[in-house]
Amino acid sequence: MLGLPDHVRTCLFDLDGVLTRTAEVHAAAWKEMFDDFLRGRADREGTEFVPFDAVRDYDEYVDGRPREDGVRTFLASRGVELPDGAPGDPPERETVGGLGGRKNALVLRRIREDGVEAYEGSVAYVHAVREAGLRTAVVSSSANCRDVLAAAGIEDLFDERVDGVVAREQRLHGKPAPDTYLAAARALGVPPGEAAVFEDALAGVEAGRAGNFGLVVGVDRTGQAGELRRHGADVVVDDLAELMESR
Ligand SMILES: O=P(O)(O)OC[C@H]1O[C@@H](O)[C@H](O)[C@@H](O)[C@@H]1O
Repeated sequence: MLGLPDHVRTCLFDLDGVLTRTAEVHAAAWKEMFDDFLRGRADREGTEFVPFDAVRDYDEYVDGRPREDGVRTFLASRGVELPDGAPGDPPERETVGGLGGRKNALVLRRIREDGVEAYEGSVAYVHAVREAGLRTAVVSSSANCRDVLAAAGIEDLFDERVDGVVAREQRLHGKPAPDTYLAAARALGVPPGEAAVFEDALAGVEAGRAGNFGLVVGVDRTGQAGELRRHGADVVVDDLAELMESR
């Protein structure tokens, strides 16, 4: 019924791109912020402006990682290093924290204006999982996780939440490290081998593999099934509803 091996007793879901249609909101905001930054830098230095690729750069360097790690990882791919500053740095400050703040303001504006949509297939799947007696958690790098769950009206579907805020408080390493998923499994009282991880990000399936979870399900929203497998997915589906049809 759920397309899961019998030893799986718990399901750990990523948020953006798995439960809610917000990966594209993040990708667009990252592009707007990075392009603005890169254009300014190219103008100042008289070099060529090479825009942020909202598919390739996003998937490889930003998707699934905590905000500041996303800034650092992408800039490193362009040979740029900025001082860390602090997460609350004002947006005009050219620091990792400042750039993260610029991007967050764009995300919040888009969410406020357009709202948040949950994937119907995911919501149906989470309901089915809970009806079957399995416990659930949401495991997201996003510090906006709680608000996004509430805006999508699905906050009551999860027994635990390990998000960007919790990770900072508990000093957990972000994805692709497995720590946030391991913390969720611990909070639910199951060993990793009895938990399934559901992820759309390359960094996320890597975290699932690194944590030796019972099953890593890659959710392919953008035609990157092969990459998801290569980075750690045991199975790949286009939508979670497919898992309910698979037996
Ligand atoms: O900036 P936030 O909301 O804390 O989110 C951090 C990251 O959260 C992840 O869930 C997204 O895949 C990334 O795109 C995002 O950058």
